[in-house]
Formats: sequence, structure tokens, C-alpha cells
Amino acid sequence: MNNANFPDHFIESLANAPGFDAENFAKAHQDQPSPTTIRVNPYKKHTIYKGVQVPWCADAIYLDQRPSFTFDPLFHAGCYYVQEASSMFIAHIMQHIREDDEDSIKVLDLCAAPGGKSTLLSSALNTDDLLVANEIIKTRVPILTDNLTKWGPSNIIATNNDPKDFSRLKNFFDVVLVDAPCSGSGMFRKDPDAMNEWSEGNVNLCHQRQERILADVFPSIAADGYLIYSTCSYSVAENETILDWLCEEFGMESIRIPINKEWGIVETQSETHKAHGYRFYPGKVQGEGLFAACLRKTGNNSGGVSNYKAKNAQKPDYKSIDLLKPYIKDADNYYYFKVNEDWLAIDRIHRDALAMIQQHLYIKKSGIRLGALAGKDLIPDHELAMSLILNKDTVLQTELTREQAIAYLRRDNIPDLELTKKGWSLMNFEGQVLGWAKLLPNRINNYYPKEMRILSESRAKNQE
Ligand SMILES: C[S@@+](CC[C@H](N)C(=O)[O-])C[C@H]1O[C@@H](n2cnc3c(N)ncnc32)[C@H](O)[C@@H]1O
Repeated sequence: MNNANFPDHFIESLANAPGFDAENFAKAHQDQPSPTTIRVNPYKKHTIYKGVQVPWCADAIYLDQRPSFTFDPLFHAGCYYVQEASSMFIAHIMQHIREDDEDSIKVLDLCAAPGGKSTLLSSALNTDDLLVANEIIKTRVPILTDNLTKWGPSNIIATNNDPKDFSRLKNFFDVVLVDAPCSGSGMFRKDPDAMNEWSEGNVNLCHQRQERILADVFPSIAADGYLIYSTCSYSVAENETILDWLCEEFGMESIRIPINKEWGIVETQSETHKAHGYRFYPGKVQGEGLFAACLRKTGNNSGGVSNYKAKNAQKPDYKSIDLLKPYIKDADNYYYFKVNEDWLAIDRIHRDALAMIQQHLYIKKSGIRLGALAGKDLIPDHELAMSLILNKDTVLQTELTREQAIAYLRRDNIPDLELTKKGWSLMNFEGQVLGWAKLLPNRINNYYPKEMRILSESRAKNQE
């Protein structure tokens, strides 16, 4: 076996990792390329690519080869997300914990950028459920909000906070996902540069940071609520040891997740508390390295703030809201509010939760930004175009060819476009919305967001 490419002491450090088979592991890293997988957006269904289904995620398929996603307009329309297969197991956990439960829930994705697991969780939720997607690093927030905007649902709030800020929302979330920053060994095959970052010292630092993050967010989990914990590391210190610490420190209870033997996932148990964990090894599964586990908060921790009621600071501006409503499907289901000049809408049921979050956290996106009113006209926002709540019947729609769609997404001149109508128009490709343009008698103004325009392959790569 040739370990030459792995960092010093890496293979030896995994001697105690359950299910680790050094030879098989090395072979997978030498001979088997990372599979390419996409997960389709259930709300923007479109026939895109064909492939074999990822066993633990009904929405996802393995592709035979890696196409150029950057130059596929449907990628920009949010019809699918390019995501590593193992990480989709989080949806399987979510499905299991919600099995017989019809109550609406509040979910926090604490370490969310670039948004792979947020869009995954979003697909597993109903509009009565709320998803809060948080990212601590400010520069990583735009990629998260862009991906959420493309995905389209209105029941998401994105925040930019430190985990400790969430302790102000006591007993607030029914499910918290901590997809923790880690030493990253699970990504060695897909991103060999990750090997340069690995050291035993770093595993140790990550372990300490993971405990800190979990301790900080713990108060925000509701009594009997769930914590889903995941890393892309194989190190026991970042995985099973953390589960034991959660059971020890917070009396959490482990939840066993049903899996199919054929999937190749290794089920493990922590040393002291026998908490269940799920390990994904390349060579055993069709995917990269992942560790995932689910625990429940036990004991009576109620008396929190989840009953908070939003107060009406001032009388709603019904005149403006009436101007907005024609743009929205089932318009009465939404609560309309203003942030500076822009109008936003969120599912009415989430109004109190929004008020609570506004009070304690730094919000970067909430519900759907509709746009600003200029007199009686709406200057529509990109979020509205990409959203699932837009009533497309009330606006113009322009169907583009592939070549025109790419030009639109580059913010170039759109070739050979016949202009017969005037006004704001959705720019569509195969019926899927890409964004807005304003049609004028002899030209069009392209309103595709500058910061999202196609520049190179790198944007697609960054998204994964
Ligand atoms: C594994 S990545 C998350 C990937 C994401 N969940 C997805 O599926 O697309 C871990 C995230 O944690 C964030 N992070 C780094 N340090 C953190 C800390 N101290 N507290 C919370 N999050 C942190 C990173 O910026 C990164 O976005």
C-alpha cells in the first residue's frame, strides 16, 4: 500500500477509527475518482440529467461525467444543486426524526455556507416550518444567500452570527444542525489540497472548537428537540468523542437512524455512552468522507421564549401592500414588511419568529425581498424572480435560447432578441426563471445581479 500522498501520521491516527480499512481507503483515493452528484430542486422540477439515484436521497443522482455547470442556465435557475453524495444523508436523518410528526418546526443550520445542507433541509421542510441558515464568516454569507435565493422558498431566514449569539434564543429550535468546521480529511479525495492543512494538532484544535460551538448553541435547542451533528473528518476525536461529551455534559440521548446495509455506511457507537454515529468512507460508499449523528435534548428545559408575539409597531401600510399582492401567489398567506426602501414577504405563520430573530440576531436575508415601490409600480428584486411565491401570470415573460440565456447571465448584449413588448419581464430558459430585464422599445436593461454573473468556471466550483 502506498501512503505517500497522505499527511504524516494520518493513516496511523485512524487506527482506532471504527470501520477504517487502510488498504481499501488508499485504493479508493488512488483509483476511484469522486463521483459527481446533483440534487434536484423539488419546487423547480425539470428534466435535466439522467443518472442512478443516490440511495439515501430520493432527489439526487450520480452523473456519469462532470458537465460544465457554469454554462448550464438551469443551474443558475436553481433547478439543482451540485452536492457531494454522502452529505445528503442529513436529509435521511431529518426524514427519520419527522416520520410521524406533523407539527411545524423551526430548524437551525448553524454552520451553513455555502448552503448545501440548507437547501437540502429546505427540501425536507413544509412552508409552515422555518429554516434559519447561519454563517459566522461575513465573506461567506453572500454565497449562502445567493444559493438560498436560487432555491426559492420563502420560509428561510439567513443570519450572520457567532454560535454564542444563539444562546439568546432559549429553547427556540426543534432541530439544530451543526455541520461543524473540521480537519477535513473526508475531502482528501475531492480536494487533495486539504491534505496540506491536516495535522494531529489541527484535529485537536478542531475538537476544542467543535465543543465550544456545541456548548454555545445548546441552549437554543428546544426540550426534546434534536441536534444533528456532522463533520467531514474521520478522526474519532472530532466524532464519537464529541458524542460522548454531549451525552456526558448535557445528558443528550442518542437516536439510532435506520440504514440499509447495502449502502455501505459504517454504523459506530461511542466508547462510553454507546451513542450511534454513521461513518462514510470512500471505497465503501459512493461518496466522500462524512460522519453524522443525531441526538435528542432530554429533560424539562421549557420556559423559553418560543411564545414571543410580534407587536404591531405601526399600522400596516395597506395601500402599498395592496399594490404588492398581485405579484404574489396566495397573497394573503404572507406578512409584508419593509426594510429601508424595500418590501419583503414571509409566510404569515413565521411573523413572531421573525420578530424574535430580528431582536437578537443579525439578519442578512428574510423571506423574499419583493422590491421597492415607485409610486404605483414595483421595481422588482431578483429574489422575487427566483422565488416560489411569484405570481408569474401578472408579469411579462421572455423565453430565451441557450445562447441568449448565457448572454443574459453574463450581462452581455442578448443577441437576436425580438422586442415586441415593453416593461419588466422575467427572462426564462426552458420555462425556468433566470432573473429580470426591463424591455424598452429598442433595447433591454439587464437586471441580472452583477455579483452573480457568469465570469468563469470558478463560481460553480465554489458552490460545491
Ligand atoms: C463544513 S462547512 C459548512 C458547509 C455547509 N453546511 C454546507 O453543507 O454547504 C463549516 C462552516 O462553519 C463555519 N465556521 C468556521 N468557524 C466557525 C465557528 N467558530 N463557529 C461556527 N461556524 C464556523 C465555516 O465558515 C463554514 O462555513
